[in-house]
Amino acid sequence: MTPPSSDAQAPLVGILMGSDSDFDIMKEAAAVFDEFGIPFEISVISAHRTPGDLEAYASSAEERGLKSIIAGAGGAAHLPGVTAAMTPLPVIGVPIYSKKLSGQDSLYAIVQMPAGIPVATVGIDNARNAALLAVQMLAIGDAGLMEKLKAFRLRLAEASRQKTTKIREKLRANG
Ligand SMILES: Nc1c(C(=O)O)ncn1[C@@H]1O[C@H](COP(=O)(O)O)[C@@H](O)[C@H]1O
Repeated sequence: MTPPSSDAQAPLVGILMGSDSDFDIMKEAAAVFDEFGIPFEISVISAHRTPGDLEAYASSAEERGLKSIIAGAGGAAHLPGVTAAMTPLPVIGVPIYSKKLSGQDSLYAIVQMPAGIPVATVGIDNARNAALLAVQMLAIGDAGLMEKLKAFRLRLAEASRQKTTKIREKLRANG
């Protein structure tokens, strides 16, 4: 059985994905944690292909100091739900786009959890939002991180306002 793969000392968040084919999407979550200076670990573990590894990972996550887990999977996306079943930590699921059913299979598999074992579910392929939600959870108990989040929101708002300026300029340029 493969032990959990840590790439940071004392990681606070775990990023899981069902296969390396999910990496192009899930690396967006890693980018957010880098942006906010949050230590994380990232692993490929599958509820279907490596169920024993998932049990070892999820059942030890809390005592290893993780505060939440982000799990991305496509198709019969059981990874987030099974992870949530084996840890009391909050689990955020990322439905990965699948060609056959356009990611709707992934979304429905993740979002429709039975009462008692929730998985917070973001939009299809929206690993960035999953990570931002994890940052918001961490910020509840970390004043410095909360300030970073507020500054991030201010930058986001400013970028949005700039869009008004841009479309008005475009209109003027088009006569
Ligand atoms: N949904 C799951 C699980 C799981 O839920 O345990 N394990 C792998 N997968 C998904 O299978 C898709 C295709 O995987 P491959 O590219 O390896 O064939 C991926 O999107 C992965 O998340």
